[in-house]
Parts: sequence; structure tokens; C-alpha cells
Amino acid sequence: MSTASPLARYGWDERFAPRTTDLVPGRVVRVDRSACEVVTGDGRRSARVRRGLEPCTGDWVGLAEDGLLAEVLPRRTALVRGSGGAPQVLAANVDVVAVVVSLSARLALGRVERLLALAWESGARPVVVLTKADLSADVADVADEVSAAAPGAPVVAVSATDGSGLDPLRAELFGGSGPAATAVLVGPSGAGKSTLANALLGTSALATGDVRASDGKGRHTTVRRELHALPGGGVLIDTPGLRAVGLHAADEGVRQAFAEVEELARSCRFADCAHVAEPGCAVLAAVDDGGLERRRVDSLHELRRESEWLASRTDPRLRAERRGAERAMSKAQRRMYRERGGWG
Ligand SMILES: Nc1nc2c(ncn2[C@@H]2O[C@H](COP(=O)(O)OP(=O)(O)OP(=O)(O)O)[C@@H](O)[C@H]2O)c(=O)[nH]1
Ligand SMILES: [Zn+2]
Repeated sequence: MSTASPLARYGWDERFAPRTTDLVPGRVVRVDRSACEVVTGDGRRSARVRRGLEPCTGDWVGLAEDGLLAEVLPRRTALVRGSGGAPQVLAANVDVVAVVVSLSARLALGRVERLLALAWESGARPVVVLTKADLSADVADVADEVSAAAPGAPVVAVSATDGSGLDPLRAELFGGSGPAATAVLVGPSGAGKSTLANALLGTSALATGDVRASDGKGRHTTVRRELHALPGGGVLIDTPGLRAVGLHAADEGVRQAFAEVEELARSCRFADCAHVAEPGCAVLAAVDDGGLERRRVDSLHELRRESEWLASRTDPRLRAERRGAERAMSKAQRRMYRERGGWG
């Protein structure tokens, strides 16, 4: 199959070909309790899942002729949330994680930092989306405040109501990561994820969500938890509002989410400085002279404690998925794509 395949709209390339011959490639668009909705070159179909496999939205899979989902291809990235029990994969093979924050609610920077750590840990590129810009009088100030808590992540303000910011957001989510980049929206309930997803999908969302009047069955009318190919290119996954987001062994993600603190820490007298009360601590010195907010250090301590505690009970397979050579490979291939201007 070439990239001219209908699946190319969903981000498919040769690396996602099933390893078992005779299996048809597809991508999981939705996971239900007993079956998966999978899109293949011939359209969507429902698939039973082979025992022992745990596909999630965004997975590339191999389908047998009888509709059995028989193989899950290795994940290039995985957005994993820790929760009391087993870690949960929220989305797989995403290029961008959009942390959605409402401008009409009280700004909870701690939650933004937590989601950004999760996003960095996934192997994807984080973006912060400030929604409901039409309801806020001080968008620029909030954007500055969020930027200070989001080193390395662009911050884009949008309004689904008046359409402002949607084009820059599209460019941020889908420009530059190859032919059909996949973005996932994460954030608390009410942040405006679904409204934003519908705005990005335009009319096509309504078309695929229509309930058939004749038998009343049809498809789900919402885009929740579903993966969608956007009309202008790109793939979008919406997630339900996340109430409790635990970090699951996300120490690398925490490091990246606090990159400016890590940078300062290189000047601490002790290599293993915890920035609590050590002499010669460059991080605490920066707090004292006003160059770094105390809040950032407190957040870092909190997230690090949590991440380390969970790391002690980590699942090595998940870790490999998030950190494996695959990630480096996909970066190299993206670079190659940019340089050559197309998939050779
Ligand atoms: N004024 C304004 N309201 C918006 C905008 N985007 C979303 N809203 C409103 O905010 C509310 C919550 O939006 P949703 O899209 O349902 O939020 P969500 O993040 O998907 O929430 P969950 O489904 O609970 O996870 C709805 O009443 C929307 O109409 C916007 O850009 N401007
Ligand atoms: Zn220190």
C-alpha cells in the first residue's frame, strides 16, 4: 500500500504496515467496551479484539479478514495517565498534545503544568490552547502567565464562537509534522474541547455524527473520544474531561516541563541538589532575586515526588513505548520529510 492510500488522510505510512502478512492495516478511531471502531482503506468497521491486546484510540492495527483485530503496531508515542491503579493510555501515535485551558475559568497553573509534564512524557510536542478568548478582557496577560509556566510550548488563544485564532492554531497543530499529523485535546471538563473539535472539523463532524432518521440507530452524535480526519488535513482526537490526572513515571516529562529550572539547576553547587535548603543552590538563589517564581519550584517538587513514587511501580513495557528508539526514529524521519519535502 502506498501513501496515496485513503489511510494516508489518517496519518498512515509504511512503518505502520502490519507485521503479519494477510492483515489489513487500520487505525483505531474509537474503543468501546467489547469492540473497536477501526478505519481501513475501505472505510470504517467494527472489530473484535484478539485476547490479550489492549488497543486504544490512535493505535495502528492489523485486521484479519473476519474483522478480528489481530495486531497492534508498536506505538510511536503514547499519552499515559497514572490513576490509582493501572496506568491508562489515553491516545497513541499522537504528534501534538494540546492542553486546553479556558480563559473564562480561574487559571489553574498547577493543572497546566501537570498536563504539560504528561504531554512531554508522551513523546509528542505540547501546545497550550487558551479557549473562549471572546469571554476574556486580558487574553495577553493570561497568555504571558501561562507561557511562563510552559517553557518550550507555544501558547495560542482561540475563540470557537468568533473563529479567532483558529488558523494559527491549525498551523501549530498540523503544520510541520508530516503529511497528516495527529493532535489530541486534553483538559478539564468544560474547557471547550468538544466545541473546539467541532470548530476544527467544520461541517464534516455533523455529517459523520448524523443519526440515521430511518432506523434511529446510526452513529454516536458526538465526537467524544473519537479520532477524526480533518477536511483540511490533520487528525484530531478529543478526550473526555479529565478530573484526576496522575503522573505515571513521568520524570523525563517533568524535567522538560520545568526546563528553565533544570537549566538553573546546572549551576547548583551539588549535582544532586534538591533545591530545598542546600547551600549554593542556584534555583533558590533565583527565587530570592526574583528571577524565578517560588510557585514553579513548589510545583516541580510536587510533580517530581508523585512521578518518582509511581516510577517505583512502573510497567516497563509502557516505559519503552514512550521512550523507545521509535521516538528518535520518528524524529529523524520527520526531519528527512522536511528536507525532502515529501515522503519519498
Ligand atoms: N463564549 C464561548 N463559549 C465557549 C467557547 N468554547 C466553548 N464554549 C462553551 O463552553 C462550554 C463547555 O464547552 P465544551 O466544548 O463542552 O467543553 P469540554 O472541554 O468538551 O467539556 P467536557 O465534554 O466535559 O470534557 C459550552 O457551553 C460551550 O458552548 C468559546 O470559544 N466561546
Ligand atoms: Zn539547587
